[in-house]
Amino acid sequence: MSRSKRYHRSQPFFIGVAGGTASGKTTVCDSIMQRLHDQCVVMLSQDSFYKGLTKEDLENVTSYNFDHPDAFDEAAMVECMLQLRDMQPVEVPIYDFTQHQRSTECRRVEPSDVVIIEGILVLHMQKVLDLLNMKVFVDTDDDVRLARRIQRDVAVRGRDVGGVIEQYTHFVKPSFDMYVAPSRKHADVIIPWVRNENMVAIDLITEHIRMKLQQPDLRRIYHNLEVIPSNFQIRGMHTIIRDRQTQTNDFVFYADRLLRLVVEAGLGHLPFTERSVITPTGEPYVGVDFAKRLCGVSIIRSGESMENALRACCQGIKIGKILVHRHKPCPILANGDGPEVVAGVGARGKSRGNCHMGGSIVEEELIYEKLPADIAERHVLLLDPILATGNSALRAIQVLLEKGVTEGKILFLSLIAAPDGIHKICGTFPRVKVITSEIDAGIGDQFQVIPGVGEFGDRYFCD
Ligand SMILES: O=P(O)(O)OC[C@H]1O[C@H](OP(=O)(O)OP(=O)(O)O)[C@H](O)[C@@H]1O
Ligand SMILES: O=c1cc[nH]c(=O)[nH]1
Repeated sequence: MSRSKRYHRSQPFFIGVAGGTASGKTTVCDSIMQRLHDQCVVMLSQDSFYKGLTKEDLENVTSYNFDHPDAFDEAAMVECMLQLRDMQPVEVPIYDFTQHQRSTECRRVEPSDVVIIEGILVLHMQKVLDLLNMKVFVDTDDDVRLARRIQRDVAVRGRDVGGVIEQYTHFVKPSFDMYVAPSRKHADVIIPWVRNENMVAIDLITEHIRMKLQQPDLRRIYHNLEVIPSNFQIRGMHTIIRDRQTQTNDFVFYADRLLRLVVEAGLGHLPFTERSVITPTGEPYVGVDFAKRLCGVSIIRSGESMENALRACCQGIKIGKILVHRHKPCPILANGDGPEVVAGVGARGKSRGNCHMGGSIVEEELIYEKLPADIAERHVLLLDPILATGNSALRAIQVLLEKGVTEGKILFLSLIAAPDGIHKICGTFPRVKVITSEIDAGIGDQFQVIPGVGEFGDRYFCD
């Protein structure tokens, strides 16, 4: 087996486009696709995932609610999205609107940099929503939509006007009010779609997508991830701390310099208030005031290496501590017996994952915490230089949440992060801001970051 088990791979940028019937979703998607002609873009329609009607349904087709979430095969849709997320081609069903059945043929969709998914309920279906990187709602006047719907269903889907209006009144409108309109609250962008266009909105959306596509993959996916901008100084310092020949005093010196940069970047995400001062020239300077209610929390032991950097930036800041216990890797016994779990705190080679013990999963355990009594009222800078599997950080964040700290007030600061840990923390806590200085390739068999720095705590604290 290779030394590094899991590397992060590229993933597409998923855009969901929702809105009421005949709101102009397809036109919006086509316009985005045209603008991104130099990128690899594919489109999925929620309509492809209509469930085929049963014989009984077909007998009472006028009573069938095609606008209800149950009319769609959400699981199949999510499965397609997951395959595309894994950069696998998918076979997308083809739905025949005249027969209300899935065709026996499928449409093959190749993996792509951008996947656009349109449909009335894409912002209503939670599992779909969870996979979207950008959510758009097309907002079109109800009368305009009804007029377009009549035109389309008569011309393209072989329906009569009376039937279309009947269906609209009984099903389309109530479902819009019940499911589609409320899903607007999940949108990142609401496009007022007037006279069948809003090119300013389309330009803004495509610019945003282009910007995201230029970013390294994980930042494209997680809005709550920041990697501090690199330069040759930063690369040089990383080169020194990663070199196994580097002695402790140099390791500490350059790690401290990098940690200070990460802490400064983290502080930059705190809220501020406006403050004006008069400079010695007698002229006003309109500036800002730092956030007041802060505290640091270090994850023992390595996180304590970041306390000096935080104190240097924020004089007198309160710093709490959390110690979580991880389990050693489950040894595969030579006689083939089941895994044994050995508990150890701060020991080398311990597992960063949840460990199976007697068939059940053992979570990282909280051993010790000492936190400011009023922590729930503070912004918390959670300190740990290495994010590997993310299990330690996950447990520490859970402790903070249990203490009443809200997710949006937690900033997790690390020096080096592995993709596994980023997925775990950014995915589980979308409002926790994660700041790091470099993202490494993966994690190895012993749950060490690859290429990493080895055991940070040993290199920083032990001569
Ligand atoms: O993301 P994870 O897989 O949980 O791994 C990251 C943890 O590993 C390191 O601690 P370590 O176990 O080396 O202990 P130490 O801080 O006492 O050296 C690091 O400081 C994190 O706390
Ligand atoms: O590579 C790693 C992983 C966890 N903790 C470390 O100190 N280093």
